[in-house]
Amino acid sequence: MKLDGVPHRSIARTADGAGVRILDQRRLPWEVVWVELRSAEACATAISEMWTRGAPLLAMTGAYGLAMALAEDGADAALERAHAVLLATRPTAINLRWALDRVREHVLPLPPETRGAAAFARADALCDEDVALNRAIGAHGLALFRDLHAKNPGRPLNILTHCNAGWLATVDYGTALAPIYLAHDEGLPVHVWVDETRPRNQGALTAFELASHGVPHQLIADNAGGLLMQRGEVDLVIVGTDRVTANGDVCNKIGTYLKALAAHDNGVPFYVALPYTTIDRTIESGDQVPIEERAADEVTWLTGPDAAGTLRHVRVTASPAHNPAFDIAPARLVTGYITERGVLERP
Ligand SMILES: CSC[C@H]1O[C@H](OP(=O)(O)O)[C@H](O)[C@@H]1O
Repeated sequence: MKLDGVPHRSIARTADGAGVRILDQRRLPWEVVWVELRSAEACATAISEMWTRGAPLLAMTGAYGLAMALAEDGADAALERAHAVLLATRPTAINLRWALDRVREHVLPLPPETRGAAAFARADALCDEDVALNRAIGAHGLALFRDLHAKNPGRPLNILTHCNAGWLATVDYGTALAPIYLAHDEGLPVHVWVDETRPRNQGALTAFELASHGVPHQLIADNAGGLLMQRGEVDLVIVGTDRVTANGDVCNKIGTYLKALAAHDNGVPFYVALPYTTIDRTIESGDQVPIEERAADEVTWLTGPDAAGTLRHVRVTASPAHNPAFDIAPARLVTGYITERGVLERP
């Protein structure tokens, strides 16, 4: 997507091809800072500390991290060590394991000295595939939006989304935001209610993306969505996901389950946008998905610019805090799954 009119992907190879360039999302939306990662350890840190985040983007960062490790040492032991270190960074998004396994299976039959270049090429291909998948998700979601907008053609389609599943969570286009961009670009009027998404406030990333693309939106407190749905001010909810299990249960950012409940209670369609790389058919239901527990400080501290524009960290309470980062929306609450293959009742 474009930043100041210049097209960018959220991850790309460095000029010398030996590393990758990513946006440091801890500093967005206040500062646009690109950083270079040049080792598996640097990629692992960037993932675990959420410099870079979002299920598909984690996957690509991990894939390139594995390639960097293999460029240094192509031996089986080095491969397994780097795979384990990168896999351990964040447990919930299945995409990370999926991508690391794709790179590993690609290079295992190769001579160790050729594995680094082959892994980089495989990671490049996975990134290109992610972009194509997201464009297809966008197209199928757009067709759905056209149908929903036809019910009330005299006003914008009101869409609520939770967290950030835009181009900042993927290589480009996003999943949940992809159809929103395409709808806006073709002139289908949309308005987006953007959940702030405490505690990491990924809603600010979504608002940054939508503002950059000129899409009408308003940031709302996470707890406001239910009232808006009761008032008929939400035509659909659309979210991304970090893992969908075999029975269609949806693991996504904490708070998603509550939105799905409110949507179900108010007859509001609840859609999940995802590529096939986010489906985990090895586990049957959501209760088996490992839910990441993150640091309590993410709940008890806030970060943002002061009036002079200097980034400050302020403490909101001295109390202890509990910080589960994801929850499970059961399949019974999901209206449909917007995939690269179409809008499906079950993934
Ligand atoms: C397109 S998947 C985005 C997905 O990832 C986010 O998690 P995090 O920001 O912690 O990486 C969130 O669950 C989004 O829905």
